[in-house]
Amino acid sequence: MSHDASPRPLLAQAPAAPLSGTHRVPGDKSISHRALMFGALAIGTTAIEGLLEGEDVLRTAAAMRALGATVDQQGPGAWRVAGRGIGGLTEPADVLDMGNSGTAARLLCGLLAGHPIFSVMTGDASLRRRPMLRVTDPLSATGATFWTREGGRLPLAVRGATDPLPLDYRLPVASAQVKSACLLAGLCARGTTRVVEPEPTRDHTENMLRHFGATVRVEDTAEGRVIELEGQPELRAAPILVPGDPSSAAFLLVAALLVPGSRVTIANVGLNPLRTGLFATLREMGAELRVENARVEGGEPVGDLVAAHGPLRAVEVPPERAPSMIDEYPVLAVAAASATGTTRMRGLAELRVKESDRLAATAAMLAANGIAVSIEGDDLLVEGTGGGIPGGGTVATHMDHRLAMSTLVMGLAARAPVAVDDAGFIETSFPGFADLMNRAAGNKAIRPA
Ligand SMILES: O=C(O)C1=C[C@@H](OP(=O)(O)O)[C@@H](O)[C@H](O)C1
Ligand SMILES: C=C(OP(=O)(O)O)C(=O)O
Repeated sequence: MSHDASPRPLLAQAPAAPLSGTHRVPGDKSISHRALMFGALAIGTTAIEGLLEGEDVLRTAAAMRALGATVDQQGPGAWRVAGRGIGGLTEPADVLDMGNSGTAARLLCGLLAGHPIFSVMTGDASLRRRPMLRVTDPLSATGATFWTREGGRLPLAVRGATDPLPLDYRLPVASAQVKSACLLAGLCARGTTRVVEPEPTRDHTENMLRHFGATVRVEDTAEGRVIELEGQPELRAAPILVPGDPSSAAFLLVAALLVPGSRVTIANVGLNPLRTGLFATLREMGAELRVENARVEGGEPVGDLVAAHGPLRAVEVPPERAPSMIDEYPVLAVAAASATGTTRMRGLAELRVKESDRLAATAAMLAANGIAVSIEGDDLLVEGTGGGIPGGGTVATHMDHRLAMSTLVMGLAARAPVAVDDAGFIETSFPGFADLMNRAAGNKAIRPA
């Protein structure tokens, strides 16, 4: 849904039958954005299979077109990008609207910093609230000039550097978006770009850079993970196979764990170890969850997830695990609500700057449905019932797709139906979410409110 569409309330209730069957979730959002961007920078035509056709990724496709790349859909999930080469993007004739997508906006800042062109970028009301100084500050050291609205918010304007300098930057927060923005700018700079991250974050950018022929070195040191990129490589078009998004699989997975009698298989899920913190946490909670057919496809580990209903117990989730499950806390909180004992999720400051303040919104989602919850500093504490979730609440989703989907998963496991005020933003990352859940449940457990 774009930000001016009317709200779409939905309601979820306990399904008449357990969840079952084998299902596939849409392509990985992080990899899809990057595939389009790298395709646009490469020489030749990049063929992408399994691209996520969610609104966030379609914003990136539109931006790459506006910057001069040729981007075509050949069939469902099958896309072709004819690139312009490093430094070859051309000035866009109009404002670049990145919709609801932080990843699209921040990675694009990196690309634009490295090209001597003028651009203006905006987004929807959610994205216009999110902090951009975390990318514009370090990227300014390339020689690019950024102008932002008060507080470093969108809309922003940027004049990219004519002869960009390589960055040497230590990330103040663990953020794959900031890391990737620096590396994308570094592609256009002469010399070595160096980024140090305090905790390792998803490494799809590094993997894809190598896949397209760039030289990237990664080393774990006492100061953190050091990533070095040799600037101005010739990126050569390379085929991309996008795996199913583990962050989307999380919703069906948690629903299967919570709805009695359920057993589902989610085929072809990306299992990059920097994305699988939720799966490790659920196993610690006692979940029956295993991987079948583990394999490597398109340079990323992939497998089929098999999950079955069973009792869960509370755990403490350490802060250093946050980067590997940063988008999964709302749905983990739903699992924690039905576990035995109090789950403490530590170090969640970054959740405050997502599509919504996800820390506050997750607490409100649970509280509206009869679960005792509290926030202590940057920690979220959820008092599990050890049995069912009362439900019966209506949850404000604040333009946040993950809040909407987590709420609907809770409704499937609750005693009374649970509603969301607006499910439209689910289209940003998981088109067909309600249909897929209803197929797994064999009935209309999720329907318009
Ligand atoms: O690089 C990426 O593709 C992403 C990085 C994460 O954001 P941060 O870099 O802000 O942690 C994550 O929340 C987002 O959904 C996707
Ligand atoms: C935080 C998310 O995405 P983005 O930052 O790209 O808006 C998300 O998908 O949960």
